[in-house]
Amino acid sequence: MNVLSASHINKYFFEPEKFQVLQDVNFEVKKGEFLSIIGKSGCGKSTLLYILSTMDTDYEGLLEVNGQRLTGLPQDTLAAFRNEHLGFVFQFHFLLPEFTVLQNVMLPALKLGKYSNKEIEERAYEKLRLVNMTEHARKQSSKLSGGQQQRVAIARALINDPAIIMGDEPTGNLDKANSGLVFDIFRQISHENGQTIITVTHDPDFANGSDRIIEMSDGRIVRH
Ligand SMILES: Nc1ncnc2c1ncn2[C@@H]1O[C@H](COP(=O)(O)OP(=O)(O)OP(=O)(O)O)[C@@H](O)[C@H]1O
Repeated sequence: MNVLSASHINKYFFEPEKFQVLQDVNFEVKKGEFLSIIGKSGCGKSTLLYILSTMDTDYEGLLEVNGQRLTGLPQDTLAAFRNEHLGFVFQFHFLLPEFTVLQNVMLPALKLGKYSNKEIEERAYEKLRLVNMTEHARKQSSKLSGGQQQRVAIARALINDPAIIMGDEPTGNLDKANSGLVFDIFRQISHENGQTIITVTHDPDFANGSDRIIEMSDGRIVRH
């Protein structure tokens, strides 16, 4: 079953001059697949991920996620869709430094408004267990190491049980050992929970360990 389908995606930038950054990009991603998108700097990976994540709506083509056509939907509908169905892990964790680990992880679920506070706390602990961070739950997030903060960011991305977790260089700021931990968590999420992972990465170990690689060059897919 396809969880994401991108058809004939074209994208242009107009500054400083008109430039086609994505050229007829087509691919599908199956439920539970762990996919890495690779390619030289500037080939359009982040631009593509930004479109797949529904944050950029200024493109040609068609994007479907979870069987729903997302192209053309209004921004507030897309924002609600993202919070419920997509999880994000970036190179920099973007945790709220003054908040505790637990509060950071709970936030997207509080925003969703689907569960009671008690249920949300239980879910947050369940996700923190998955990333082996329960013992740090009551600590202020700024007091953690970079690798620990990234694991908390993954727990936060998982709190609403998203169908797809999107990563933009999730190991880009980590050493080898912490990169390995993040990779293992992603693999577990996809292989055991059936959640789909789509990551842009420059990390060869991470890409080679994933189920499938899409390679881009000059705005096109050249291998998939
Ligand atoms: N807002 C923008 N306006 C104009 N050009 C842009 C804009 N954002 C990105 N670009 C250009 O589009 C191209 C693709 O950028 P993108 O960030 O998608 O590449 P990338 O493959 O993710 O690179 P990296 O691996 O370095 O992150 C680059 O030539 C970049 O300079």
